[in-house]
Amino acid sequence: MIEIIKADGTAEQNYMKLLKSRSTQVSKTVTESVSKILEDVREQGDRALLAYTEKFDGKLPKFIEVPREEINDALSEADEDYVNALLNAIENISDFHNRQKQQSFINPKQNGVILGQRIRGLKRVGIYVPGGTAAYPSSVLMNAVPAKIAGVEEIVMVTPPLSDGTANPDILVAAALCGVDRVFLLGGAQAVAALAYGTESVPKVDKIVGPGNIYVATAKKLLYGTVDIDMIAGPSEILILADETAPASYVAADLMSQAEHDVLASAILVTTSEKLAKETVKELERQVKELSRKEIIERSLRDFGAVFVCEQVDYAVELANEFAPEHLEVMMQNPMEYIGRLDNAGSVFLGNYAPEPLGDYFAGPNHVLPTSGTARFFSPLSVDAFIKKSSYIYYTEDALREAHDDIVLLANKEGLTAHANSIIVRYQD
Ligand SMILES: NC(=O)c1ccc[n+]([C@@H]2O[C@H](COP(=O)([O-])OP(=O)(O)OC[C@H]3O[C@@H](n4cnc5c(N)ncnc54)[C@H](O)[C@@H]3O)[C@@H](O)[C@H]2O)c1
Ligand SMILES: N[C@H](CO)Cc1c[nH]c[nH+]1
Ligand SMILES: [Zn+2]
Repeated sequence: MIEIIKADGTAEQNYMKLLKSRSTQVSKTVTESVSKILEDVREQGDRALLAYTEKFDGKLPKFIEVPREEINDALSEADEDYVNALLNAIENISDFHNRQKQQSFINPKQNGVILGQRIRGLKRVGIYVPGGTAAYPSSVLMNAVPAKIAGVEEIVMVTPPLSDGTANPDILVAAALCGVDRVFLLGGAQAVAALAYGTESVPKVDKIVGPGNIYVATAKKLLYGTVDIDMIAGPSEILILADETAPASYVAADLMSQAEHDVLASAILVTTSEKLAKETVKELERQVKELSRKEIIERSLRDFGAVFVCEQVDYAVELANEFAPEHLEVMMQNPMEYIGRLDNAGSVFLGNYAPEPLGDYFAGPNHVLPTSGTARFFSPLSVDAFIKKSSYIYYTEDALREAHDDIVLLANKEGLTAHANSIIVRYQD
């Protein structure tokens, strides 16, 4: 089901190529079909939305936009324990994200100059909530809570309908609790296109955020520029860095927690212990039998799973940084020692009691995270994704006179005499 590979420099490079091909190979055909979907939605609006929804999601929904009464009904009929669990998660997510808030500032100088920066929430944001092979109410929370904290004026959510054309009530409950303004039963590339271009029913947004499968991630990538996006948050990934102190049953369980998301998900163990490597493989085989998404897990582990045995800890750390995984678990004897050395990961989970699903649902940090090695430069979804900044400048006549010569000189250096003139003209008699 998963191969044990001795890290020798070449094996892991080949494996990284395989992982990259996960997006590029798939992308060639996916990019073509996604491009066609985007074009059709741009040209035909709702007509294309309905046709693609029927093609990919099964039955046509009764409505594209979920009426407000249906959202309210879902909340009033919801199971109390479920609502309480969501509220507890919302509290943790809010507490974490509130700390990310940045303040506008004003900087008055002694010579009368006033400089400042104003921060405000984006006007209208589209959030994608996955719902293909599983529905993700937790992704409603992870998208909508930071958007609310940032002060976004209108949150428009898209999520695929269930196969009978109805809305998933668990998703609606999460949307109601988070104050999502509008919910559309649309999924995949067509939903992303609708948000980017706008259609008769779906309003055009300023930015699209949220995770999704390869079709969603490719659509966001292709539409960047027409609309802003947060990052590429595609099929899930986990890399576990572990030594001989890690319990194999925990390691196996955590690898499978991400493999179950998608046949394109990747799960990797990097360890200094050959014993742990062998025990983990046995545990995977034992535990998978009990799991409902066994087929997806087995395919994902077979195609994109690996166990690397490294002789040196330093090399294991280097490998983790090179992989730049979405999630990185550190199950080493002294996990805290590694924080400063792990530079490329969406989210780092430290110790034997910080399993990845703790972050998916509850702890507080965001679970919308960069994938496919993009953790080298992208960050987790945060309040920052939902704000806009403008700076402002006020100068007095005397202050500008003082700066006159420098500005004129700099403008002339660039050969931009009209720029220089705009300063000069103010001080001519
Ligand atoms: N990186 C992150 O932060 C993060 C977070 C949560 C989930 N995820 C990922 O989100 C994904 C969820 O995937 P999902 O499929 O369950 O739900 P999804 O909502 O992302 O995708 C379902 C949609 O895909 C479209 N689709 C399916 N087959 C298609 C085809 N052949 N051509 C064109 N479009 C097609 C359909 O329109 C469907 O509505 C998983 O890959 C999971 O790993 C990532
Ligand atoms: N692990 C996913 C991000 O890759 C997030 C998620 C939501 N629900 C369960 N898991
Ligand atoms: Zn998960």
